[in-house]
Amino acid sequence: MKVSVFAPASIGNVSVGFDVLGLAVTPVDGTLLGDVVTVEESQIDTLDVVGEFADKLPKEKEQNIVWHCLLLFNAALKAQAVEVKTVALSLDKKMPVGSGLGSSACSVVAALVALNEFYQKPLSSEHLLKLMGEMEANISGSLHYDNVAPCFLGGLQLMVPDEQVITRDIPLFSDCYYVMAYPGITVNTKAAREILPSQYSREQLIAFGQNLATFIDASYRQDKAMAFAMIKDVVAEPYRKSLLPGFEQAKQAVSKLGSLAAGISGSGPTMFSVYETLEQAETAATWLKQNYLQSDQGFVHVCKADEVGARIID
Ligand SMILES: Nc1ncnc2c1ncn2[C@@H]1O[C@H](COP(=O)(O)OP(=O)(O)OP(=O)(O)O)[C@@H](O)[C@H]1O
Ligand SMILES: N[C@@H](CCO)C(=O)O
Repeated sequence: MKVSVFAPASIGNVSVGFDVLGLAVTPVDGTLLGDVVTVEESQIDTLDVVGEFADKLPKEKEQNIVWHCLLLFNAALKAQAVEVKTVALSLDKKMPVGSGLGSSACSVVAALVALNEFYQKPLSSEHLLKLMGEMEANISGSLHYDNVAPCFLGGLQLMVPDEQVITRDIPLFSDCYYVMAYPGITVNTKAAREILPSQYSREQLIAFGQNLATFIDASYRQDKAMAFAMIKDVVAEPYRKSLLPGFEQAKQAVSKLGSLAAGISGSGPTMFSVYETLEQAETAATWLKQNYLQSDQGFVHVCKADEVGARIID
């Protein structure tokens, strides 16, 4: 038995829902923007890391979060009295680390889903999602599901404060194009959280609640203009944009090129922007390639919402 699982990139926060909203995305040209984990039976437990961004990860397998996923998954199997096998794991690291694209979430989700498939699904989806949250909390220092939930389940996910539910699928705008521009520099999620204020004013609190509630209402009514007018980040962007060279200029430029909204994807440095037509998205992508990239590791992808989430691939 050999199983390979792909887990897609995601936009954490979607600007309007800090830590509580996330959207999975997939390039329109068929590029696999995400990580792939393969599991097969073996004499001993091993982890092989390949792919474009493999050299950006710690060399020792014990430092790799896919290895931590194996240990966590095995403990969950033992708790259910399921016999644990030894496995060869392979991670195809296609996602840049510290990119704001949910790179660690991609590895966590691909690993846990692949292991669960390998064992023919001993753990429920709810149990898997909790393990994914636990992994993300260890990595970033606080429990937030806004990357792992959309990466696992696909679509636009709203985290709810109920441990039995965790996340709700929100209607998305499936005809929109999302341009993801990764400038090729790294922003560590933990560090990007530490620069945020520990307290916000009443004015900021009201703006946050009103924007998010209006966005969710407009999403249910499929009112695109109202929904994207609410993509305003009062929690993180004002403080994090100083970490992102050229972000403000790029936001203004894509607005002139017809973007419905733009913001920081997750904790950055990737910028996302939203368009009604493919032509507008491609024009903005060209501008961003020429002006927003900071190194030759950077890239720009025109995407749509990924409505599937983690999936088995050949
Ligand atoms: N398979 C892995 N994928 C990603 N990061 C890993 C992996 N294994 C170990 N790490 C380490 O975990 C940390 C992840 O850091 P960070 O949370 O900033 O990245 P990220 O989740 O990729 O960010 P983002 O969500 O913004 O894309 C890094 O120190 C990285 O070296
Ligand atoms: N909600 C998290 C996402 C990290 O990708 C943050 O913005 O810190």
